[in-house]
Amino acid sequence: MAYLSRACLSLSKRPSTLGRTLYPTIHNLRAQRPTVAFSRWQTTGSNRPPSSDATSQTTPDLSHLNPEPEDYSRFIFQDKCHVTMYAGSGGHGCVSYQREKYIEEGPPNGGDGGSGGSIYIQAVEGMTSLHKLARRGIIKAERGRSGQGKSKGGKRGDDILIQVPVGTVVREVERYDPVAEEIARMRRPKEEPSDEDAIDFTPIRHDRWVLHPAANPADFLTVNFPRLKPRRQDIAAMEPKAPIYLDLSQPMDKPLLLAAGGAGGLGNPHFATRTMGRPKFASRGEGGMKLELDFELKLLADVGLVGKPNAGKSTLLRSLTNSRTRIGNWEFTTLSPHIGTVIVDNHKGRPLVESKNRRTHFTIADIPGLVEDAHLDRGLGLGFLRHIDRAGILAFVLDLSAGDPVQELQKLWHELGAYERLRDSESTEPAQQEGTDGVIDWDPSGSGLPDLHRPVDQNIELPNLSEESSGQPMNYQSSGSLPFLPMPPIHTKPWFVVATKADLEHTREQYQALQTYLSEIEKGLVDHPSGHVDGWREKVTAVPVSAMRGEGVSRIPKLVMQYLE
Ligand SMILES: Nc1nc2c(ncn2[C@@H]2O[C@H](COP(=O)(O)OP(=O)(O)OP(=O)(O)O)[C@@H](O)[C@H]2O)c(=O)[nH]1
Ligand SMILES: [Mg+2]
Repeated sequence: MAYLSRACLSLSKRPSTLGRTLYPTIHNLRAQRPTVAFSRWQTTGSNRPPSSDATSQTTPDLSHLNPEPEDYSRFIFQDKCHVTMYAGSGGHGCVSYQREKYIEEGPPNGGDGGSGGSIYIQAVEGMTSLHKLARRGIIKAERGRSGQGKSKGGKRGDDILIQVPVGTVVREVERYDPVAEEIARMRRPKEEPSDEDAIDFTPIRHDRWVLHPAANPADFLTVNFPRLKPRRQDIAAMEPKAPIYLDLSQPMDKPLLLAAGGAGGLGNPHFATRTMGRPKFASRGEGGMKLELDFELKLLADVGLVGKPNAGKSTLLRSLTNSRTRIGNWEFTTLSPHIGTVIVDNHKGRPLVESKNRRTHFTIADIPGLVEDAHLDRGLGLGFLRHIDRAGILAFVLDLSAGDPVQELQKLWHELGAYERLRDSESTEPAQQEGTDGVIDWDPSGSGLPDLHRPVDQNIELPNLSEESSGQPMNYQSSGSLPFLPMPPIHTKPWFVVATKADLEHTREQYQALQTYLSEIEKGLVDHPSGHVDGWREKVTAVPVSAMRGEGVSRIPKLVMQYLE
């Protein structure tokens, strides 16, 4: 039988001296073991915490740590999606005249159209996947209703609020903005006079104007339409600068506007002049903007488990949390990331793990295993390497029974290093294209919406009508975008090693070699495994565990809490 199991079995009576010297932590932990186990039982409710009395202690049910491969809960997870969004178009203005007894030809009283619904986004806590958004595919905000007679304005279209998990990155792929198009069309220098101009042909803009329902289509030819600049809603000034690139890494207490709905058309009273008291036309509502966006979720866990396939990551997550991830003795059992929460407070005011920052829980992400050349997208590699980006602390899970753990650790660091270089080269791309202020990093501590910009290239002039009606011009020249916040380098993150499967035979030597290597890293005698000089090497340690038996795992929450402080 393996050394660890002997030590553990004999522990309740008298741990062997050899055991203490080789795996001291296991023995210490044995005494404290109920800590984590207790936290788990607290949350399940079905199991009872083991009694502290050693004699009356019943063996806890550990079947969940070595379950049948089919015993797992399916976790619907999607970390990427592409969505097309349409802001609502504005409703049309109305052509109508006052008609009352003794007033045959009253003044115009057509109401304005309602503005189209806008699209907002908000990052919220509690969501873990983008699958609901992905299922929608196309999102359309409601269009505004048209105005009516007796100066009745049309109802505005309903807005759409898209809620995404914290840690979502939003990138614009394409946009079609009818207002910008129209402005560009108006600005375009007049082409060479053609035959049409020679016969003084005025292009009829059916898409800009509506006539009285009783009017003849031929009236389009006779009516002298004024020159009308395209209009936007005032809130459009709060749209983020194009192209949109948002990094929603913190929960937002207020939604952020993505695309404002089109402005409603103007009723015929707006076009009344001294010479034309009863205009026969009103303007149509502006079209809503079309946005194609890519969403990507970067998991925000406090701890990320990094290890080869079959190393025992999922078993470790199960032993620390209530996770029901799939466990199987084959590679790539886990195909999508899972997040588990470790409760370090029993909700009775007595923390199970003392922490200065009064945290009651932290989260652990079980990320699919990394294979060699994962950074070249081998295995499930690249897709999930990016989740490691966001984890504050890295826990390298090494299988002590599978060869040299030192070499294994170096290989994992090599993959992370290669990914980091790839990531850094990619992350500079949007900055090169758009300048470093292309990214908006949400700061919930701010007073409200961040400084947002209108697209520079459009340099849109305000329509006179809108300026007159609202009385205040839109702020196009905002004071500056929020700065681009680069991700912290992976090699500077706190890290530790979980040496798992310590219950198996011939693992003691492996653990010793690993611990020696780590202490050398800590003392600066050897290079940091990432190869960086400034790699994190403050408190590098290896925790020997047998996740399958729940042995030794209680040290991990304490360690993590220290790093989190
Ligand atoms: N003896 C022993 N076996 C373990 C231990 N932890 C995990 N195993 C076994 O190792 C195998 C793989 O465990 P998983 O937890 O599925 O490994 P994984 O790292 O999540 O694997 P992937 O999902 O493929 O990346 C399973 O058969 C587990 O029962 C342990 O502490 N001791
Ligand atoms: Mg797994």
